Amino acid sequence: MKIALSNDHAGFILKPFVLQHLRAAGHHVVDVGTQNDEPVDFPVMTQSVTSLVVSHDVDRGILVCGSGVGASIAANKVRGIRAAVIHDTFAARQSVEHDDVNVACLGAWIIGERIAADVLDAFLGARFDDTEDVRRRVAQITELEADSSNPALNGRKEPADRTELN
Ligand SMILES: O=C(CO)[C@H](O)[C@H](O)[C@H](O)COP(=O)(O)O
Repeated sequence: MKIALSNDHAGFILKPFVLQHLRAAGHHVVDVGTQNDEPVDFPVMTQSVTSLVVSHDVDRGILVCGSGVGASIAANKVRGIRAAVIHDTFAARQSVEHDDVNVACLGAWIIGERIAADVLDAFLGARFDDTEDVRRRVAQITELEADSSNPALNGRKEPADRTELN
């Protein structure tokens, strides 16, 4: 699989292991992350990965920051990206099967090398479960990112329902 990998300074401690593990497993990895622990802002370091994913130059992206959270928030602002913080093998597999996640975000302050290896193996080994239900739900996500004010989504409440909040 072709993979784009990036990290900020907090993720740098885990990145060399991730890179070595993925390459040993036969993946083609483009490392566009920072190569030292000098501070670099995580929203910036996500961009090279997300652009390679949306252009289909790579199959999946991997981001490593301190918690994984900031990187996933930033990546999810990019149209076509479905990013998730993934620290367990169940979520790693299901995030691809059900949600078509294309960018995995890891927190180097939270998980170590062995968990990271298992999580990445599960994430990269999983394939989208191409059934009607999951296709429809992923299409609804795409619709949300295309126009967040679109009321055509299934089950979506109209603005009038906001009166319930008063
Ligand atoms: O975890 C993060 C955001 O969710 C990022 O990895 C940042 O690295 C983290 O916030 C940086 O913190 P620092 O105190 O500036 O190293």
